[in-house]
Parts: sequence; structure tokens; C-alpha cells
Amino acid sequence: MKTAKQGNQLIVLDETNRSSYQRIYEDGKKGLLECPVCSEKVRLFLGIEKDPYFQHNYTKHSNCTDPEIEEQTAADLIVREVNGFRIPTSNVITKTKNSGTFKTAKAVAYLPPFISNEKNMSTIHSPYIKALSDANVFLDANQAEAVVHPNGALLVLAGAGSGKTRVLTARTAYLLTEQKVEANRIMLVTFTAKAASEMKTRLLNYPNIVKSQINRLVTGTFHSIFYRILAHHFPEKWNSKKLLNIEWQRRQILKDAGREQDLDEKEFAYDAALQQIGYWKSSLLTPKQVKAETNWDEKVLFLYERYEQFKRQKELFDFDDMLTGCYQLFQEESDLLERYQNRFDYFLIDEFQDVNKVQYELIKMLSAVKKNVCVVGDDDQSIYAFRGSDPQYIRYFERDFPQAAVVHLSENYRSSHAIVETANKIIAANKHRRPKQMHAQFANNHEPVLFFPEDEEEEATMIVTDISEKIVAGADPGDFAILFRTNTASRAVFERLTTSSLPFKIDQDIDSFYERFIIKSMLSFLKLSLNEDDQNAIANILPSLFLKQSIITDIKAESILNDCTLLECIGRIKTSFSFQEKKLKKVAPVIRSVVAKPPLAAIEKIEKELGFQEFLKKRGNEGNQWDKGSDDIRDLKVAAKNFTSIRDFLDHADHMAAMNKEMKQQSKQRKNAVTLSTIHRAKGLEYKIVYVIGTVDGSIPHDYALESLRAGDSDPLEEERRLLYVAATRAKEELFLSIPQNRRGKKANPSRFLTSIRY
Ligand SMILES: Nc1ncnc2c1ncn2[C@@H]1O[C@H](COP(=O)(O)OP(=O)(O)OP(=O)(O)O)[C@@H](O)[C@H]1O
Repeated sequence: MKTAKQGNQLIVLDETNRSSYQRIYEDGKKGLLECPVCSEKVRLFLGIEKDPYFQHNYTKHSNCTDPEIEEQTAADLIVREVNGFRIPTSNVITKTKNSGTFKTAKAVAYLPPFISNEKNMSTIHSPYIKALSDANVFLDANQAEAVVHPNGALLVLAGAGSGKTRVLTARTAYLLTEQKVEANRIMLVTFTAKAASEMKTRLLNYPNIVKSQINRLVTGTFHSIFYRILAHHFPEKWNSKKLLNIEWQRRQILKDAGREQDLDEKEFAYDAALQQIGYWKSSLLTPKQVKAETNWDEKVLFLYERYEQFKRQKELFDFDDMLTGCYQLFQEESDLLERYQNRFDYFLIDEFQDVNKVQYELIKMLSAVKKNVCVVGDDDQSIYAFRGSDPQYIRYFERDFPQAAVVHLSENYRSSHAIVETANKIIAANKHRRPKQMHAQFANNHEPVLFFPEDEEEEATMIVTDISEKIVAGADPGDFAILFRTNTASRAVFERLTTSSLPFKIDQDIDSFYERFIIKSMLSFLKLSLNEDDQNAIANILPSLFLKQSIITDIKAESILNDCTLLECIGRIKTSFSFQEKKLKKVAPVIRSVVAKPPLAAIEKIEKELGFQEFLKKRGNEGNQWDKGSDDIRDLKVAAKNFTSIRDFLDHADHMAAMNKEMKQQSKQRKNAVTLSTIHRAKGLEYKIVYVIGTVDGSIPHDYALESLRAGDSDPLEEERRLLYVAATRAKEELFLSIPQNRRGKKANPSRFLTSIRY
């Protein structure tokens, strides 16, 4: 049904402005829409696999049908029925009255046919492989070859979903049970603690493995293993009480140092500075060895020196020191190094494409004598360059272990044929990679789907609607993952899930969008329009007015002496610059003038008249290439669009910030829930159904990669393509790529990575 009534107005969907769909959807949820035929409540269906239409809230009781929709579905949409869902095929032509208003979802087309190539399991006549298959752990010939590989270096190179983790687990079991290696002589390194614990759990299902063996395995992340070594030898120095692991404490050290350089406490991008310091440390660069190339580098280098000095004085250490400390120790004490070289017989390393310099050097040092080192990795999944990882280490491995056997795995056991082929096509465009072509083991009727929401808000609605529909049809919430490039991109989908009844979980490091520095600053202007004496809000707007925090005492004193509001006092501040004083005088009148405006108009006015853009530009120059303040404001405007009053919008922001905290708590316990995750965090994981949001230029690839490209560096762009590859290959059965038509209030272009597929 394409028409609905709102009061006396008739809404004809195909003749309605496309950007109003989300508002109509919200109105429907509020019960403001009616069926023009039977007057029952209706709401707008805004999903993926069907074009928008009005549906009766209580379809069971409604005898009302609309010939228009039936006619359209029958004649105009070329759809395929799969499991009760109608999926538009690639050549859908939608002949609505107002053609082009809604862009129908499309399936990826022209994929090669699926040809089953069942692997010959008997190529390796090993009783162990047979025993594994009796225990339901199947290995193909190449996997088996890696598992029973004799001593020496081994490089397992493989694409996504090819069973690398399975190989590593099976090889560990093989060493324990067949080669009778003592468990504590095996070092098994994983990328996350969770991966280590999962491997241990899986090992328990392998034949003849006992729990005590698993407990004695030296396993965990690089950090946990090497920290244990340090703590064992120098328990005083490496006592966990001395670990600097709280982010705000680390930031505070930098902020204290930054004062010496006159860096603004609130404004300078200290998070990015901490990341940069971590990058230098994992690249084994001491402050003396860093060559600062930019103004930003120079500032951060200064902070790095001070940060290290502070730790030395207070005898503290951070996570990076666990690795650099061990590296230094082994370099300085050759006896100790030798002991560890003899202490371990085998090294097994997962996710090798993401090792960084210090990790690589540590493994090289330790395995130098026995050379029994097995690494598994996929250069197409190297996504941690900002932490110093580099797929080049795979090449270095071949150089440093020239006798290494190389095993290639090219069967994908995770994803359907259509997903594997789509991912193959996407990644093939990278120039710096080892060519490989993955083969799927099964096909289904779900070609990856591209869908075209109007903007981020509608994107969130469409995804949540689609998930709800699939859950009603029998899917489990745990089957779904919604993946995004950066945390900020998850705002709308978080909000939509929060107001749905769907259980979902988020990463612990996803902070609320409304807690971001720039957002808080802009929202504080709005808060002051409602309460001119809001002290926190005054403190939050100071950086954007180029005022130091210390001025707050003067503002308060002025307010008491002259009996005026804190906001008014801003206009009385004396600085030595007349242009600045002139601007400060405008603050109160501008804020007062926005009180009755809708939040979007208020934000635009503040931005324009109080020089907010100037402030953002200055901030943009502070070297933080990932998060730009101006992008935050654009995101905020998208969020504000659906609110008519400042108070409602501020209440919404407070509510969402509180929900973020609560959801993080709940997420720790939640098992069967929709996963909301960055692509980075989803590495190594798999889900039946995956939605990738914001598959547009600027998001994936991220703006900073496009800027690098313009400056002549294509490496970041290749890493972004790998990110999309990782995201796509997390899906087992269904993959949805969202292409919002507008992003951050501007027209968006489909990700350039999609040019290699046809739809
Ligand atoms: N020989 C096999 N037969 C059947 N299923 C397999 C086989 N090998 C692996 N699998 C399954 O395929 C999926 C992917 O395996 P695994 O996670 O080990 O791959 P991976 O190469 O580590 O993946 P990625 O690098 O993409 O995270 C898992 O569900 C695993 O159980």
C-alpha cells in the first residue's frame, strides 16, 4: 500500500520527498498514520528486501488490501522468493510514478557459477588425520599437510575462512599427542585473549588431549606471554600494580607535559598522540630515533620524551613496554635469551599479517636456534598499520627463514560461493598482495545485496527492520553483525537498536557519540540556551571560543559581582584582542536567539555566527587524521534533523549517552545478541548475516586514505580495501552492503571498492 493518511493529509509515497521517509516512519511508530481505506493504524515499512510501503499495524485483523501494491509487486518488481523473503534480482526495474525516488536493493550479479570441488581428504594417509576426522575435525589435504609438517619453519598462507585457526589448533594437538611434545615447550600466540581461550576450548575436543596439558601450554597474546616472562624475572619492577593501563591516566601524563608546550588541554588530540607514541614504540623507535617530519610529529615527540621520562621516574610501565622491555632484556642478556631459546621447542603464531616490528623481532630471536616456528596469516587481512603491523613481515619471514615450507590454503569453509566470489573481486584490485583466489564449499540463494538508504538515519532503520523481519522468520539475534569502519558511524544504528526490542551488544571501547569532545562543545551551546548558568556547559564551550579553562574563575566572579548569568559574563571577558572581544560579546545574544529554533537550525546559526568552523579548522590542523571535528558536527546535524525542539534533542542525547554506558555493562553478559562492532574488532570472527554500513567513499575508504592517495600514497587505500574484504568475509550466509545516498548531509558516492563488482 503506497498511501496513508496523517490527519487530513494524504501521503502518497511515490510522490513524497525521499528525505521525508524517515520522518514518516517515525510518525508511523508514534501511531500518527492511518489507512485511507479502513482507517486502521499503519506504519511505513522501511526495510531492505522490499520497497517501502505502508503496512497495517495489526495485519491479522485487517481485510484491507490495496490493489496498487499488489499490482506493483506482481508486475514491476522482478523478485526471487527465498525463504519467504523477496529479494530483488540484479535487473530490477522499479516503475513507480515518481521513478527514482526510492532505489531498490540490488543483488551482486554476474558471479561465476558455483563448481563444487570437494577436497580429497585421503591425500595424506596419516592415522592422526584419520583420528581427527573420526572426532569430527575435518581437514583437507593442504590443511593436513600443515598440521603434520615435520620440524622446521612453516608459513601457512591463506585467505579468509580457510581454516587457519583450525590448522593452528590441530597442529598444536598434533604436537602434543603425536609428537609427545611437553605442553609447556609450545608457545602459541594469538591476536586476542578471547582467541586464545577459544582455541583452548576447541583443543579439549581433540582426541587424547587432557585438560592439564592445555593448562600448561604457553598461550595468549604477545603482550600476555612476554609480560609473564618479565614478571617472572623481575617481579618487583614488572609488578602489575605499576601498569599504566587506564587511558585517562596516560592521557593525563601527556596533558601535563603538553602544558609546557602550551597545548590546549581540551583541544589537542591527545588520543591520537597516544596512538602515535604506541606506533613508535612497537616500531622499536626510542624518542631519540624518531625523525619528526611534521609539526604534529614534533609536538608528539616532545610528549613521547616526557611520557617515557615520567614512567621512568615513577617506575611505571605500559602495555607497549611489555614487548619493548622483553626485547631489550633479550638483547642485553644473551644468557637469558639462550635459556628461552632452549626452553621452547615450538612457536605457533596466529594472524601473522598483523605482527609489528617488536613482535616479529621477538619471535625471530626466540626461534633462531630451533627454527620450529609456524606462522599463519593472510596478507589480505592486514589491517593494523596504525599500530605498526605490516604484511611485509610475511616477506621478511621468508627471507629470515629461507628453509621455510610454505603451505597455501585456498578453500573457504565459512562463506557461501557468492560471498567468496564478491570478496575475491573486491580484494583483487589491490596491487600489493599475493594473488590468491578463494573457493567456497557451498552455494546458497543469497547473493550479496547492496541497498541504498537515503542517509545514515534511514540506513539504521532499514537494517533494524531487516533484522526484525528475519528474527520473526526464525533467525537468532546472535546470527547478525552490523559492522562499521569507525565508532562514530554506529551512532544511528545504536539509537535505532536502543529503541527496538532487539537484544544487541557493543564493544567496550565504543563511547557514546554524544560524549565526543566537539559534540559536547556544540551541545553545550544548546544547553546554555536553556540554562545560562550551566557551569559544565560554560567550561565545554571555552575551547571553541579560544579561551583557556582558567578563565572560568573570572567568569564566576564576574557573575556574582554583577549579578548576571554565566553566559552574559562571557561577553565581558577582556582579552588583548579586540576582534575576540567582539566575538565574545555576540555569544549571549546568539545563544538567546536560538532558544525557540529547531536544533538543526540552532546548530547552523551557532556554527556560522560564533566562528565554530574556524575553531574546527584549527583543530583539524592538529594532525588527527582519523577524527575530524567538522565531520562530528555534520554527524550531529544528521542526528538533530529529526527533532523539533532543543530540549527534546538534548534529552535524547543524554538518554543515548546513558544507554551507551548501560549497554556496555549488559554486553559483557549477552550471548545471543546482535553484534555491533568495528570491522577491526570483528577480525577472526564469523556471523551468519553481516551488514556493512556506510560503503561509500569517505567511510570505506576512509577520508584519510583518500587524502593520502591525493598526496601520492596508495598504501592506506589498499589497507581500506582489506578492511572491506575482512568485513565481507565475516559473513557465512548473507551479506548486505549499505550505500547511503547522502552521508554527513552531503551526497555520497558508492565506495570505489565496489567498482570491481557488478550489480
Ligand atoms: N576442513 C574443514 N572442513 C569444514 N569446516 C572447516 C574446515 N576448516 C575450517 N572450517 C570452518 O571454517 C570456518 C573458518 O575457519 P577458521 O576460522 O579457522 O578460518 P581462518 O582462516 O582462521 O579465518 P579468518 O582468517 O577469515 O578469520 C570455521 O567455521 C571452521 O570451523
